[in-house]
Amino acid sequence: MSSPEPTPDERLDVLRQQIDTIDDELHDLIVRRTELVERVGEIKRDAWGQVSFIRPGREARMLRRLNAQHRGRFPRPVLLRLWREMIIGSLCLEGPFSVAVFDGRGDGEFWDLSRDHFGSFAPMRAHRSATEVVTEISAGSATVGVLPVPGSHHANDDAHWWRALFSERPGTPKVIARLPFVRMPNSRAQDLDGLVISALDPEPTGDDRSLIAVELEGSEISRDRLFEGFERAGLRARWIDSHVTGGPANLRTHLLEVPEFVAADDERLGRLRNSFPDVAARVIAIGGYATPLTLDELRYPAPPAS
Ligand SMILES: O=C(O)C(=O)C[C@]1(C(=O)O)C=C[C@@H](O)C=C1
Repeated sequence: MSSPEPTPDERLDVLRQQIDTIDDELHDLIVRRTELVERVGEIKRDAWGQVSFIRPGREARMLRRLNAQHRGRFPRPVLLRLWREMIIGSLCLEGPFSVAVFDGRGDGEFWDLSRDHFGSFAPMRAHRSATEVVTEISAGSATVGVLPVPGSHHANDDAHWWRALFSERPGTPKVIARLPFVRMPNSRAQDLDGLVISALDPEPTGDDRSLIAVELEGSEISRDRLFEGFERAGLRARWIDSHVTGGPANLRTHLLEVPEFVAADDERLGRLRNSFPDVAARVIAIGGYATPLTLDELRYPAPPAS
């Protein structure tokens, strides 16, 4: 006599037992991963007496790798959000970590953007001005600062905050990441973009953008001549923002972005400086970021039709 068909409750029990086993394995792996991260933190502290443990380049490479190997129906934004929580939870064990967030309009949009990236555990503080955020990072009272992308309609009167990064003084904050790296489907503002600054040098990840600021003094030069100067130096640039101080020296600072990694000592920066012989030019790479994942890379299967 054949055994009766299992009831829906019995079938659910079998599946839930398997889910419990997987959850236990996942939990065990998280505990083991944490032990390894603690050793990573010890090495960094012993070798460099590190005050900042975050490695944005490593994080970007990890997320790209994990996203590329994903399969099945689990939504990619959720998968990557889990990884972000895991990474930042781990980072907070290595040493102090905190986030200063620009919230000029008091609407919490940058807070959301920051929390999607830096997770629900890291201490975060909102600031009404971009200058305050830059000051927090320069003073070492926060590890990373989140600010509007210059030139975007979200930036307010201190939209040119990036000029505070135009300095070769050691410890000057640099741009180290762009948010969102993974655009979350339910973020309040779908068109919001931010830059992350920190007292750290950005690292190449294999797919990067760099921000280069050029300060010019003396006779006016057109935007086309600016682009030509970049081309002559071997750099393909996109204009982001400009600031005119004016005065007797007619000081202008321009911010441009190039689609590759450019280190602070890249010899093309010297060539760029010499590309404007009739004006005094200063050129500084103010940082860069790993190119965020595109919406195509984040596509996931639609839920079943009801
Ligand atoms: O690889 C490191 O350097 C780590 O500190 C580990 C880890 C991680 O959890 O994987 C945590 C924080 C870093 O920003 C990058 C990665």
